[in-house]
Amino acid sequence: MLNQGVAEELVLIDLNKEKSEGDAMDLNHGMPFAPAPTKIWYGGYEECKYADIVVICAGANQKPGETRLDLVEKNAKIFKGIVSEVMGSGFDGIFIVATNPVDILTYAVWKFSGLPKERVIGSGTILDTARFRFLLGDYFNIDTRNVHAYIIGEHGDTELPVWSHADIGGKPIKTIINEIEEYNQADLDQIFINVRDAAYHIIERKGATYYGIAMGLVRLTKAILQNENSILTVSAYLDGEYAHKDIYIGVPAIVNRDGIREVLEFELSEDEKEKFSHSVNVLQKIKESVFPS
Ligand SMILES: NC(=O)C1=CN([C@@H]2O[C@H](COP(=O)(O)OP(=O)(O)OC[C@H]3O[C@@H](n4cnc5c(N)ncnc54)[C@H](O)[C@@H]3O)[C@@H](O)[C@H]2O)C=CC1
Ligand SMILES: CC(=O)C(=O)O
Repeated sequence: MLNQGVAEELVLIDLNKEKSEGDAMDLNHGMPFAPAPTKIWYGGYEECKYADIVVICAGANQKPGETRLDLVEKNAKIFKGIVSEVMGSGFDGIFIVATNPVDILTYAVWKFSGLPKERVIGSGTILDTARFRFLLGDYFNIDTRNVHAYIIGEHGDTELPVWSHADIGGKPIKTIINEIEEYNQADLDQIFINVRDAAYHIIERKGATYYGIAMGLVRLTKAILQNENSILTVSAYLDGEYAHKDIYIGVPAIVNRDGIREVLEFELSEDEKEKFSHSVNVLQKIKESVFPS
């Protein structure tokens, strides 16, 4: 946030006050090198009252071998406390949720806060889509920013690539692999597996992932604060879109100053529809265990 000069003010809140105090000091010492001044301090939940956005990334993370869904019980409990404190401050802005399992916890924030669904957004598959675009750019030797491809579904093991809407320079990736001999579907399948399992690979090596998601969250924050109407794959509430209801899950959505303006409905292939439904069903089961209907 500081490096990109996105916000005028940034307050850090953590159960571990010393850590947030230390982080605030450390970040402030980088201010002379930032593109714009940002007022940064650590504080309590009362600071949320006038905030435009509250980003929740507190809670337990995966240990090597743990799935995101394994964290649900612990983090849902933590979230009840956090959201009640934030709402108690008089906060009336937009929530962004990053803590895992992000789709379930975004639903939890929506339920606990009572805010309209448009104003509760999960990071969803924003990071998975970024990983996908990076790896495809690397494979085809094209600037990743010119790769248009999406990962949708759970931010986790049941996510899926939308090959039917993946293109580079206006050409479908499916056409490119048919036209150029050195490219093939087996390599693309492996790219998707590397995307899906990226967090496991990074956690095995360094214990946690943080740079990629931080840049994804900044991207989302900018889209909101600057009223961009950008299309990002975020965890959004489905109310009939993709033939599913009452679930937060990663889908492309238009994001602006009001939060989620609209969920975009890709015309999925039959195989993609099936995989997406499977992902929804897995999340529905977990959601039911936390919020029985
Ligand atoms: N959505 C995504 O793409 C990603 C999500 N994550 C998720 O973000 C979460 C945090 O991960 P890390 O930053 O690696 O963990 P971390 O352990 O470095 O940071 C978590 C922080 O939460 C604080 N905390 C714990 N309980 C709290 C409470 N009740 N109130 C306030 N603060 C509290 C801790 O003191 C700690 O500073 C995890 O659930 C992780 O899986 C991480 C990377 C990517
Ligand atoms: C930890 C996590 O969710 C990720 O890096 O994708």
